[in-house]
Amino acid sequence: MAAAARRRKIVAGNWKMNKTVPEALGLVRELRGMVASLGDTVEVVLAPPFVALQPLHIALEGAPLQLAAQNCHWEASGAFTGEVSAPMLAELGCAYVIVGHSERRQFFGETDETVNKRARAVRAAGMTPIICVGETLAEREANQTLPVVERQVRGALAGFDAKDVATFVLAYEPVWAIGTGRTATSAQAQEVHAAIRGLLERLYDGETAGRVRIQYGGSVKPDNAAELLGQPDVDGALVGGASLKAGDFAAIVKAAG
Ligand SMILES: O=C[C@H](O)COP(=O)(O)O
Repeated sequence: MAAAARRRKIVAGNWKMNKTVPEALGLVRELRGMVASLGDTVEVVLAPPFVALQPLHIALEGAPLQLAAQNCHWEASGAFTGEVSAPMLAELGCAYVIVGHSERRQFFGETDETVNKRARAVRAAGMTPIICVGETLAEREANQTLPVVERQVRGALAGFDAKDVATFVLAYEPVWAIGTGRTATSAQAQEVHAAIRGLLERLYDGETAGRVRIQYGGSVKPDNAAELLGQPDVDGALVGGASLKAGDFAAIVKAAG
């Protein structure tokens, strides 16, 4: 059994391709006050589009809010038009980088191998990857949820040692629940989270498995957050649509606290 570690909850807002810089600054102004009273109980992370990272880095000085990027390339520099590297993101104050989001896998050809390369680059630049995994509806209906998620986790973590992995964040996001309003039940989420933790224990050890934080993502809203976040292996949420409204995101953060 994985050691019963006390894992600090982590709630991240993935803004995807939303919010101009002025809009991003406005949202953060609203959020700052709303999450100020939470203290250390929940780690709160914002993942705006690349162009808003620098202005938010400045605006968030002293605030209990961390920054994440939504993706990065695996090379540090070079002829890769349109790409952004991990060291560039570290310099902008990012603590985390989301890698392997299903939208990247679906629309931009992301594979388990490139997810692994990106995660390595993130770690090498001193940041923490938030590694997304999750099955499609067809895979769930074919009873392939656990094998698919296991393949994605193994692929993303290939070559990492326990010391690194213990600090990583995984996000289980069933593709059929993303942006659809159709969330996994808390039992469905807990089943997959427990399976991921079991896999981590087999790949590494109980101590490591007990430390890795596993977020749930997919139509998390203020009215379902407490139930999902109350599951023993659900250590936070990766929130899309509801993170674009300060009140909704703050309510989800509070549900985690
Ligand atoms: O990264 C976030 C997820 O894709 C969830 O998005 P959603 O909350 O809009 O379903």
